[in-house]
Amino acid sequence: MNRRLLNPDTASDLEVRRILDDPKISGFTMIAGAGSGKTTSLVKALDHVIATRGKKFLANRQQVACVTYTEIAKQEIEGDLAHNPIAHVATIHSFLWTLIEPFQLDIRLWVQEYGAERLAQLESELAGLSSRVGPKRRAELSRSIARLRNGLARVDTVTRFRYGVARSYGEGIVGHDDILRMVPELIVRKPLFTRVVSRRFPLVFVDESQDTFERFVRCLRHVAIEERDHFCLGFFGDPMQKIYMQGVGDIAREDDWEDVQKPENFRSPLRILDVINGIRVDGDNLVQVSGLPREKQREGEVTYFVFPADDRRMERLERARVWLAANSGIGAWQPLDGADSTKILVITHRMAARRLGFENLYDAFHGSRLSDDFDEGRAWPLRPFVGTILPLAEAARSNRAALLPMLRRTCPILQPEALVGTSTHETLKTISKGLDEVLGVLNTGGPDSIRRALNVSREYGLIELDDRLAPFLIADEAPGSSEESDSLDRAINAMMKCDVTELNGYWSYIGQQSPYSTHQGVKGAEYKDVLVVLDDEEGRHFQFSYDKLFGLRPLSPAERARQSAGEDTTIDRTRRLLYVCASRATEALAIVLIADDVDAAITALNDFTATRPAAIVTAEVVDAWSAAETDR
Ligand SMILES: Nc1ncnc2c1ncn2[C@@H]1O[C@H](COP(=O)(O)OP(=O)(O)OP(=O)(O)O)[C@@H](O)[C@H]1O
Repeated sequence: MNRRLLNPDTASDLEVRRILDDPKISGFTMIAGAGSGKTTSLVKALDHVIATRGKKFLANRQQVACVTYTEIAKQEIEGDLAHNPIAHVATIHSFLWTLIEPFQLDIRLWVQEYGAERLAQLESELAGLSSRVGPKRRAELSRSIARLRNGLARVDTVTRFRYGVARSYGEGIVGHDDILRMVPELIVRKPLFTRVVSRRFPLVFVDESQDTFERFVRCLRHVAIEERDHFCLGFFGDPMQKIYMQGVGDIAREDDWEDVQKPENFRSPLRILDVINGIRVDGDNLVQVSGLPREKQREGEVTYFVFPADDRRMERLERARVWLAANSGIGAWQPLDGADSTKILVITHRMAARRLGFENLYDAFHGSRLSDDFDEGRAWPLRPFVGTILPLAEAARSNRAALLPMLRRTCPILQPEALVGTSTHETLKTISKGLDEVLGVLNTGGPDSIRRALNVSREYGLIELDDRLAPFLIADEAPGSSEESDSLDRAINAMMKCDVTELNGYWSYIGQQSPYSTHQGVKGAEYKDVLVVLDDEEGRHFQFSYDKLFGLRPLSPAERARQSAGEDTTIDRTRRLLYVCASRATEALAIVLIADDVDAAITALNDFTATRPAAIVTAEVVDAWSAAETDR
């Protein structure tokens, strides 16, 4: 049963329905604060289209499209709609790929044209390098040129183009960045594609519009203008929740587009609502009121901590959690149905990696071009573990019934063609022995055990190994050992040397099983109790600084100039990030500020909470309380 559809309609939901039923309106925006129910209204809008036009869409092979920012958001919305096939819910890249995939010839032509352009760019960059540029950069550029030239030479032999994370034209793989460039370009340039969008998807809704790429917004706007009578475009977003640099932020409305207002907040209890309104005061000053009837409104709870930036911050964080559970006036911070309901938000994945014991693995990938992929659990060198070995190990330990179906799907020696002329009994015996050995490696770990686990899995035919990993399987001969090696080779070699037990923490982290998430990773979600850690040093994040937001560190002269020019600064970006984090809690919120100068931080927090006084708990209080508890 879906959850969002059960919420009562608001005036904005009725307004959206009126717009959707009016063929003269080709677009609308619903720009509103956190917890105002934008996604709920979006789901209701999809449901309305399904109810009113579903039959016609089915007959015409049309769908209503809903474009989400993350895979998790996509799954949630699909669940809300009971996976109704009339709604095509997809992330931006996958939506764009759906549009272009049938047009293989256009993809080929685009790849050839863009590839040649890119090649010329790289060649001119290499030729123009000054004599001060070192051999490493030269070698990297030469390699990229050789790879691209080689790929372009083989494009003619590609029978079908596929979509992958990193481009490899010779293999027929168009990359993530290519899709985002190619499809909007074709939609704007070729009337055929403009029509394809409106005929296939007469309505397109975009969730989290503030973080949507400008190019994508531009091409949809083009469709809405050109196909005015056959198309309707709806944007749902909040500029105050823009946390990615490439996001478009505000959406300008065309003349015939409507603006749907949504002034309420249905998520935050009153004290937390005060905090998020307070964060927004220096932004766009939007003030929300609770949308719930008075009898359903709750007070909630907000606690601030200020801890010194020393090497005991992790220990104190743990103590703060225990302190909160013991001292909450509303019974917050308790496990829910036996599971930990607290979400701890950290600025970078490094802090979670340290806490969950996968810091070496983290370091292996950070500094390579796969660092984002690693953070999001999709770095290809780890695919054998994430996709096969770890799920197999989990099934072998706790759900043996799931083992065989999994093996049938993933194990190369169990594939029908491999079984021809072999004894299934012997094959299963080999697999069972292999599994025991891999489990042995996974349990004992030790240096180089990622490499060992891969070797064993390959030896027993448990996995189909990516060719690119093969050179790294023999420790002494692995590429990437010297400083001069390619950063990816170095990353893979460092990964191979890691202890395989580090994957346990990583696995629970990317599967959202751990209480940790990054500040950026919780957009759109909600949790009962949220603890936000504001720690610049842990983050070492150049885009955000809580010290600067709270006036504990001055802006650089360049940033001051940007501020005077009315441009986006670290302070604006950090304010938006804090707004996103603080607005996730449905019951209790704790903000932990880690500062070099604790007294200055307390003064800054006092200023911040001036109109809504709140307790500020210091390290001394938490330490003394903890010591007293231990003595008890
Ligand atoms: N009309 C309503 N009545 C009661 N509760 C509602 C209503 N609309 C939404 N909610 C609840 O409010 C919470 C926030 O809703 P939703 O996630 O749709 O908001 P949002 O604006 O998309 O949030 P955000 O931008 O902060 O991610 C959810 O728990 C949802 O169930």
